[in-house]
Amino acid sequence: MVLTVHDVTKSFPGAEGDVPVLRGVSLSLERGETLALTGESGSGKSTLLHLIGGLDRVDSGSITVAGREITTMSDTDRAALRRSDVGVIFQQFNLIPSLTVEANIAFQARLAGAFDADHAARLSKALGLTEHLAKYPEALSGGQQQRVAIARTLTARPKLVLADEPTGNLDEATASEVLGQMLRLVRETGAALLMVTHSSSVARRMERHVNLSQGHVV
Ligand SMILES: Nc1ncnc2c1ncn2[C@@H]1O[C@H](COP(=O)(O)OP(=O)(O)OP(=O)(O)O)[C@@H](O)[C@H]1O
Repeated sequence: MVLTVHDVTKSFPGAEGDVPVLRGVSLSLERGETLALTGESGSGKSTLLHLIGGLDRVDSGSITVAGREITTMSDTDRAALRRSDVGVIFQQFNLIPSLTVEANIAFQARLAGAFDADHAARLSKALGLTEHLAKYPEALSGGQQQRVAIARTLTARPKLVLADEPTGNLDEATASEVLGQMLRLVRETGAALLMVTHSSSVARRMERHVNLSQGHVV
């Protein structure tokens, strides 16, 4: 299993005491699997993604990423695991404006000490970015920038990809094309993908689908 979430709870402080957001969430993902996570606004999707990404801590329960329990790890160890095994793709592309497309694509893999120029070139080609490598992000369209973000994440060969509405900023046709490329490449690289989405048409293109409701996965 690439990801195991077991009985995770998380509350946030509110005006009248703690407000439970996750009340015992469990799910798991195998290598190469794609899972859509849906749920109403405020149901806790981003909270769950942050916990899995090690950006916040659970109140109780356990989360194992690539065979390692992250809930009891030190911040330094979690940061190292995040660099080496976890990739994130958000609605905002978060590219570095002062770096070329090529340097943006290499960035994460270099941080993880796992840069492979051939792999980066293959992914750039598959995403139609070869002719844009020397440009800066501002010269690219939204769809092209999101392809750069996808290439940057996958170049680092993550075992687990966490995505939060990655095509939410794109028009429908571009979103559909970028999603198709992303799903194909995720499968090819053998990564597992957990994607938060509000769109049922996006969710249908993933192998599995879970819904977060009242703090539980259904
Ligand atoms: N750091 C925080 N402090 C206090 N409350 C928080 C914090 N983060 C999230 N919450 C609360 O937890 C609940 C779940 O938020 P979360 O962002 O996970 O929902 P979501 O399902 O991702 O929503 P959306 O689809 O609108 O992005 C909300 O009620 C939110 O106000």
